[in-house]
Amino acid sequence: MGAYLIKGGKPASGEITISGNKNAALPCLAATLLTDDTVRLCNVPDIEDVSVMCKLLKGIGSSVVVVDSHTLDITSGTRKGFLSEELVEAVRGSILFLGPLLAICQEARLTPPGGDVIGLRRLDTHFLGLSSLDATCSLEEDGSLYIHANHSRLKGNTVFLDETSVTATENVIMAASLAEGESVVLNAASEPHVQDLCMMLNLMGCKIEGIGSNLLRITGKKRLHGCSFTLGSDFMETGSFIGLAGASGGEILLRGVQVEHLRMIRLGFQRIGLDFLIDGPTSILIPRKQKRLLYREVGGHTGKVDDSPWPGFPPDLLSIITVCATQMKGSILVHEKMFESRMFFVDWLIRMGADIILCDPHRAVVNGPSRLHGSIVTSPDVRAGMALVIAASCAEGVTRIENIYQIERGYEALSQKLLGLGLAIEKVL
Ligand SMILES: CC(=O)N[C@H]1[C@@H](OP(=O)(O)OP(=O)(O)OC[C@H]2O[C@@H](n3ccc(=O)[nH]c3=O)[C@H](O)[C@@H]2O)O[C@H](CO)[C@@H](O)[C@@H]1O
Ligand SMILES: C=C(OP(=O)(O)O)C(=O)O
Repeated sequence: MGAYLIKGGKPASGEITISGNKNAALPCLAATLLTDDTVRLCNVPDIEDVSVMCKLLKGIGSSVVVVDSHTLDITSGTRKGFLSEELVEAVRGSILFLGPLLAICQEARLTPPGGDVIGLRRLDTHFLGLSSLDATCSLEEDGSLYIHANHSRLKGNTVFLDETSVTATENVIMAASLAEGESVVLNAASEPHVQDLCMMLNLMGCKIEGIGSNLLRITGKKRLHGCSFTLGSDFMETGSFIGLAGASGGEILLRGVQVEHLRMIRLGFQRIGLDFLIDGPTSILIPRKQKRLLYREVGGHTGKVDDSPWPGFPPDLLSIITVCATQMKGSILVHEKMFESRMFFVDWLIRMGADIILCDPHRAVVNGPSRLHGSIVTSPDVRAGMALVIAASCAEGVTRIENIYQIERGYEALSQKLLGLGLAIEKVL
C-alpha cells in the first residue's frame, strides 16, 4: 500500500505547476467512446485514476497511445469485452462508461463503481437522467447495473435531475450527444470539469449551449468525430496547495492555475484567514504574511465554511479547510452538506492534537490554533489524505501516513512536488 513519513515544522515554500483536472480527465476519457475517430487529450494528469480508466478502455477494445506523459491518443474499437470488476470498483469515474456505451451500443452493463468511501455514492440520478432519454435502467440480481435503449437510438428529451450530480450530468450529456433531437438538461451540474466535457463534445461536432449554467441545451448528432482537447487545470490541487502554504506558514507560487475558477474558493480561504495574490492570468502567489484569523460573521457570530454545488465552495476542499483552520486563531464551523461520512477523518486530526468538536457526521467546530504532533494515521480518502499531509507538515515530529494510494490516485507526482517545496517527506513501503 505504501506510506509517507513526514517530518513537520518547516514552512512549505517554492513554486509548482498545477496538473490537469482529475475530474475532467475521467469523463473526457469516457467520451472518447462516442466516436470511431482518434481523440487526442492533452494536459492529462499522470495519476492512478487515469491509468485505471485507460485500462478499462483497453479492456473494451480502445487503443490508448501515450504520446507523452500528459498526452494520450485514444481510438475506440469494438466497445465490447470485459470491464473488469476490480478496476470498475477502483474508481468512481467508471460510472461514466454508462452514458457513452448506452448511446453507441444501445446497452451497458457495469458493476457498481468505487471511488472514495465518504458516504453513499448515489446512482439514482444517473438512472433518472438516462431513462429520460428513452432507456431502461435496472439493478440486476447479481448487483450489476444494466441499462438499455428502448429503441435503436436514444431520444432527446427534457431531463430534470433530482440533484445537481456531477457524474450523472456528465452521463446524460454524453448520452444526449448522440440522441435523436434536442435535450434540455435542467438542474445540471456546472463544475469546470462538466464544462470541459461539454467543450470537448462541441469540438467533436455536438452542439451544447448553456455551458457553465444549470440549463444545458444539447442537439444530438448522428455521429461525432475526433478532436484534440486540452483539459483544464485541477482547482482541487490548487486549493490543496493554497492550504499547504497557508497552514505551514510558507510562500508558494502556483503556475498553471485557472484564476477564473477560484472565486468561491478564495472567499472560503479568506474565511479562515488565508488569501493569495493573482500573479498574471495563470499564476497565484500564496504569501507568507497572512491574517491567520478565523472570521466572524457580521454581528460577531462564529463564522462557517460550507459546501454546495458549483459555483459554491467545492466539497472536495472542505477537508483542506478543516486542517488549515486548526492552525488559525479563533473558532469556525465546517459544514459538509453533501457527503455523509467525509468529516469522520477529523478523528485523525484530533489524534494529532487538533481541537475539533465533531457535532454530527456533517458538522465540525474547529478551535485554533493547535500545536499538532506526529502520529501514525491512515488516509481514508484522497482529500482527507492530503489534509493529513498538511497536518503532518505543521506537526512537531514525524507523522506516518498509511494507505497513500488513496492520496496519489488524485494528485500527480505528489511526493516530488512536496520535496520541491522543502518538505521532509519519504515514501516507504
Ligand atoms: C469523479 C468525480 O467527478 N467525482 C466528483 C463528483 O462525484 P459524484 O458525481 O459521485 O458526486 P455527486 O455530484 O453525484 O454527489 C455528491 C454528493 O453530494 C450530494 N448532493 C449532490 C448534489 C446536490 O445538489 N445535493 C447533494 O446533496 C449527493 O447526494 C452525493 O452524496 O462530484 C462530487 C461533488 O462535487 C465530488 O466530490 C467528486 O470528487
Ligand atoms: C471524491 C473524490 O473523488 P471520487 O469521486 O473519484 O471518489 C475527490 O476527488 O475528492
